[in-house]
Amino acid sequence: MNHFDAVIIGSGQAAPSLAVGLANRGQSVALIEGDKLGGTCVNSGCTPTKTLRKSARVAHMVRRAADFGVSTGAVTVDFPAAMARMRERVDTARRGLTAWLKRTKGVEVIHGWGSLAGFDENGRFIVSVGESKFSADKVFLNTGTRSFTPPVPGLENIDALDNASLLALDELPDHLIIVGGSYIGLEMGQIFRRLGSKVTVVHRSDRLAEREDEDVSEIIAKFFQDEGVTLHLNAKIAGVGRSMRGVLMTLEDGTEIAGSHVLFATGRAPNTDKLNLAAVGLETDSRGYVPTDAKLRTKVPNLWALGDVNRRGAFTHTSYHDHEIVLADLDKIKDRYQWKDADQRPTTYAMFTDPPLGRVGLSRTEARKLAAEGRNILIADMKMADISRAKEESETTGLIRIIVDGDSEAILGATVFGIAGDEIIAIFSNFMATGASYKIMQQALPVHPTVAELIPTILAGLKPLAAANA
Ligand SMILES: Cc1cc2nc3c(=O)[nH]c(=O)nc-3n(C[C@H](O)[C@H](O)[C@H](O)COP(=O)(O)OP(=O)(O)OC[C@H]3O[C@@H](n4cnc5c(N)ncnc54)[C@H](O)[C@@H]3O)c2cc1C
Ligand SMILES: NC(=O)c1ccc[n+]([C@@H]2O[C@H](COP(=O)([O-])OP(=O)(O)OC[C@H]3O[C@@H](n4cnc5c(N)ncnc54)[C@H](O)[C@@H]3O)[C@@H](O)[C@H]2O)c1
Repeated sequence: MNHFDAVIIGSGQAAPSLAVGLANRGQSVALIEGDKLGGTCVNSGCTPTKTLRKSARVAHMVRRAADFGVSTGAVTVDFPAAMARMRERVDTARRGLTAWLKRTKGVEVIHGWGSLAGFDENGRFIVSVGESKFSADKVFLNTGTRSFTPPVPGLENIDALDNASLLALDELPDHLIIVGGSYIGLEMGQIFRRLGSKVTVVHRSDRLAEREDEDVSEIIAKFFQDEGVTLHLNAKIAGVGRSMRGVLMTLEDGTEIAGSHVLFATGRAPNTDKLNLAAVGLETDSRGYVPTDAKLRTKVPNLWALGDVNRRGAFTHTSYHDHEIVLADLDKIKDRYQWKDADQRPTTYAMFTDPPLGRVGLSRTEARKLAAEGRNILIADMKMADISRAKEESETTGLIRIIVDGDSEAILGATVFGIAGDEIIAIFSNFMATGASYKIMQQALPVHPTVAELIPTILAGLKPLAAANA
C-alpha cells in the first residue's frame, strides 16, 4: 500500500494551495479529485459566472448606449460566442491549475472518488480510490457542495437545471424559470435576462436575498423588474410538468408559469455521502456537514475539513483562507497580525448582480439586535444617487452603509451596494483587519472623483442606530 504524509480528498479552493504548501514543507501529498480539477469555483461557479456576467453587462451597456450619447444598431447577443468565451476562460484556469500541481515536486494528483476505509495496523488512515488503497498520516477533506433541489411534485418528469447544467447549455433559453432568489438565482437571472432570455424568479420568501437588509432587497427587486424580470415572491410550488413550451410550473395560489427551462438555485448540499466518514468514527451534523473547531480540526486527530463542507464559509475566499489557517496551525505560527482562526474572521462577500453588493461584517438587521441588547451602535448611510462619481457614470442604483461600535470605535460592518461595490468593500475589510478606530479612516485622503471618496463624509454622519432609524 502506497503511503503519503498527507491525502487531500477533493480539489476545492483550499486543496491546491494546501497541497503545494505541504509539499514545499517536504511532505508527500496525494490530491484526490473525482470530477474536474478546480472544483465548483473554477468549473461551474465563480469563474464561468463572472466571465459570462461580463458579456451580459456589455449587452446591457450597449442597450443603454443612447444614455451616453452613443448610437448603435440593433443589439444582438451571440450566445454561443459568449459561452465559448466563458468556456475558454474556465479551460485556461483549469489548465493553469493542473500544470501548477503537476510541476510541484511531492504532489500526486489521483483521479477518482476518495473515501475513508479505517486505520491500518500503525494507526494511519486508509484512503480508498476505486480499487486502490493508500495510507496517510494526515487527511484533509475539501469536497465542497453540490446543488440541492427541494422535493417538488412532478420533478422527475422534467429536465431541471442546476448551475452546472445551465452553464453547459448551447442554446439560449427562451424563458428561464429560476427557483430561488438568492446568490445563484439573482446572478444567473440577471445574466440570462441580459443575454436575451425571458426570466421569471420564483422565490419562497417575501423578499429577494432575504439575508440582506430590507432596503437592499427592495433595490434588487426594483432593478430586476426594471430590466423585465418577473418576480413571484412568497411563492410555493405546487408542481411541475412537461408542456408544449418545455415546462409548466404551477404555484399553490394557482398561478401557472410556462417556461422553456427551469433552474433550481435553492441552496447546496455537502459532498460527504461518498466519504464513508463512519469508518474513522466521524459523524456529520444533521445536514451532512463536518463539524470542526476554529482551526478546522475535526474530532478525529489528524483529520481536517476545509471549505464549504465545514459550514464555516460558503465562498472561495473562505475556503482558500481555511488552508492558511491549517498551514499556520501546523507551522505553529502565532502571528498577531493574522486571523488564523475561522471564528475570528468577519463574514465578507460580494453578490455579483449589477450593481454588485459588497458586504463585510454586520448588516443593519444584525446590528439592530446588538443595539437592542444595549450596545452603543452607530450607523451611517448614503445613497449612491448622492455620490458624484455614480452620477457621472449614470449608475446611481444602491447605497453605502457603515456600522460602528460607538465605544471601541471599531468598524463592525459595511455594505457597499452599487458601482464597484465588490471592489470598494475591501477598503472596509482591510481596515477592519487592523482593528483601528474609524476616526483614522476618516483622516485618510481619498482620490477624487471616486465612489470611495465619500467614505469620510459618510463616517462624519454616524448616528446612534435607533435614532438613525427612528
Ligand atoms: C454558480 C456559483 C457561483 C459562485 N460564485 C462565487 C463567487 O463569485 N465568489 C465566491 O467566493 N464563491 C462563489 N461560489 C461559491 C464557491 O464556488 C464555493 O464556495 C467554493 O468553490 C468553495 O468550495 P470548496 O473549496 O468547499 O470546494 P469545491 O470548489 O466545491 O470543490 C470540491 C471538489 O471536491 C470534489 N469531490 C467531492 N467529493 C469527492 C470525493 N469523495 N473524492 C474526490 N473528490 C471529491 C468535487 O468533485 C469538487 O471538484 C459560487 C458557487 C456557485 C455554485
Ligand atoms: N457571489 C458569490 O459569492 C456567490 C455566487 C453564487 C453562489 N454562491 C454560493 O453558493 C451557495 C448557494 O447559493 P444559492 O443561491 O443556491 O443558495 P442560498 O442558500 O443562498 O439561497 C437559496 C434561496 O432559495 C430559496 N428557496 C429555497 N427553496 C425554495 C423553494 N422551494 N422555492 C422557492 N425558493 C426557494 C431560499 O429562500 C433562498 O433564498 C451560497 O451559499 C453562496 O455562498 C456565492
